[in-house]
Amino acid sequence: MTLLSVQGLHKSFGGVVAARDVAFTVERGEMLAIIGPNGAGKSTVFNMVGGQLRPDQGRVLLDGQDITAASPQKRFRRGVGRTFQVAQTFLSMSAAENVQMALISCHRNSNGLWTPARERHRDKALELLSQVGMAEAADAPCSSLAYGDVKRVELAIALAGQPKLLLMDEPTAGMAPRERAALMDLTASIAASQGIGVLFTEHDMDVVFGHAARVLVLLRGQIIAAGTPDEIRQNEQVRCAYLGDEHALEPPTGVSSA
Ligand SMILES: Nc1ncnc2c1ncn2[C@@H]1O[C@H](COP(=O)(O)OP(=O)(O)OP(=O)(O)O)[C@@H](O)[C@H]1O
Repeated sequence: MTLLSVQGLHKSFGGVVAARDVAFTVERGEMLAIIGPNGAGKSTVFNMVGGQLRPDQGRVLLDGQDITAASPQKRFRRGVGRTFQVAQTFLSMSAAENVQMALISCHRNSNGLWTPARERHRDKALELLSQVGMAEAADAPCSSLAYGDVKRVELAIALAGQPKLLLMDEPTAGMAPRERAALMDLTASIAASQGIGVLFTEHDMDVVFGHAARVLVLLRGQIIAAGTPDEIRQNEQVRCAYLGDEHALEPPTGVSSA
């Protein structure tokens, strides 16, 4: 069964139509990017999938279940995880404590309440940090970590909720180019091995074309193209949408467009 099915989403703000009849699917293990020029409607669509915005029309189905009216918290419990443009970690706490906090909040009704918070879910937190290549920095405060490493910790935090679908809002914003590729390679490999669908918005075309299996292009609230990175790069309508930024659709360094 399809993991995420978005059907006929529509959203207006006053006279501005931010999303018009938007429909797409995300499969398990798939990385789907939403791109489009500024104001195209990416955040609007993203937030309707995450539950931060209620659509005027249309439906969002996760594993065939209608979650259109569910709050972000309910969606989280059903398996919708999220990372943010600016990493959301507690800087004074260690990487492990940040992940432990996420695990504690995911297991609110489980036993172990008599275990000191510092020890609760520690093994699982270390396992998650190891998945994102951060085991050695487990006890370092997040404030001492490089930004790219903080983003890895944030990924471990998101994985603590055992998401079926991971929403990533500009995952590589603020990162150096090499760190960007590493984070997205890691995300793609975790998504593939754990069958997690990933929906992400991104301005960096190297990240999009280098890491998305499929790309959706929005323009003035409508999907004008959907396809593989190569199909999108060669699409005339998409190239026109990006006129004025003529290098935006060029292949990333080291990735062939053939
Ligand atoms: N809360 C809001 N109130 C009024 N208009 C809004 C609101 N949110 C979005 N819009 C409008 O809806 C349209 C789509 O905005 P949206 O933020 O979804 O685009 P975007 O593709 O994410 O843009 P960007 O790349 O600049 O972040 C824009 O015209 C925007 O001004």
